Amino acid sequence: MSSAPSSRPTALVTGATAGLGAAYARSLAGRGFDLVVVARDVARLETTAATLRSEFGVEVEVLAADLSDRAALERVAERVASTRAPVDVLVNNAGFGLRQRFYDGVPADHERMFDVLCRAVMVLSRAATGAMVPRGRGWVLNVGSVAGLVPGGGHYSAAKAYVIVLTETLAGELRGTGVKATVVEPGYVRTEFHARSGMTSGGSSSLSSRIWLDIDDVVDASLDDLFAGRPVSVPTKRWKAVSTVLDVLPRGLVSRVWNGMPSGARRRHPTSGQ
Ligand SMILES: NC(=O)C1=CN([C@@H]2O[C@H](COP(=O)(O)OP(=O)(O)OC[C@H]3O[C@@H](n4cnc5c(N)ncnc54)[C@H](OP(=O)(O)O)[C@@H]3O)[C@@H](O)[C@H]2O)C=CC1
Ligand SMILES: N[C@@H](C=O)C(=O)O
Repeated sequence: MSSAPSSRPTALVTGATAGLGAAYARSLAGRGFDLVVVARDVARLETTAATLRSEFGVEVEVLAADLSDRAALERVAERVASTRAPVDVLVNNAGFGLRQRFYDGVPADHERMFDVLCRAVMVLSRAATGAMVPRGRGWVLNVGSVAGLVPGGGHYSAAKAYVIVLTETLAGELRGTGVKATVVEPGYVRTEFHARSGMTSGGSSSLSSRIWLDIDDVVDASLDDLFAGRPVSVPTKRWKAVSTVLDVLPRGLVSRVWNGMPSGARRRHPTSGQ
């Protein structure tokens, strides 16, 4: 005998096994969502799912996929667009950094970055909103970065700028449909991101403690902004101030200051990408 379908709404989170994605999955489970968790490492996905089921009593589906692989991405898009088991909330979170320059970096690495940070976000946002608009309800949260406001943070900054503009455009198109899209622009969060990218994530000086964000603050603020229908979310007053300054300063000036920094200083700054 098959069990009765859950009456809970469903959220799909990409990159749900570590860092921000794991925190989004936990927070959404705590808010009463069933989950679909997506990442590449199957064992880690199964552990994540088991923990969420036992701690929150929600249903968790595991969907292993490398989002840089077009066939795997298509499987995730089909799940996102399902009418049989609708996805109410999509969190496009999976991502990584590259400590390489663009012009002489490894071309395949940069193509993978484009595929995961841009193409997957575009394909899944389209699949989700195409299914949500006819239902008149749904939420898409895309994870950008303050790095997307900086002309000079390598290919990573360019990719996050794409995510920011795509989501703001989408939020405008969705006005009046009942479906909402939000881009979150976090500053620095201690996750596996910097180690995986071969970057330092800084020490624990008083400066770094002011710069680094608490992961749950980022997740809670951005989910609150998503459900309140705000198109852009910049968690914490401190980083809102940084983002406002970056928005109002002439772009050429930000670029000159950033690119004029000694390369050693830029290397210590995680967005430098080189
Ligand atoms: N940490 C920070 O300071 C900031 C991070 N961000 C953004 O937040 C998002 C999450 O990063 P963060 O939590 O820090 O990073 P983590 O490295 O901690 O987690 C990355 C997650 O993405 C998954 N992932 C990576 N590549 C792929 C892929 N090709 N296909 C499917 N899943 C993949 C990983 O799982 P697996 O390896 O199993 O696939 C993992 O679950 C990213 O988009 C990042 O750019 C934005 C601003 C600041
Ligand atoms: N802001 C972070 C990622 O987006 C970083 O650059 O470390």
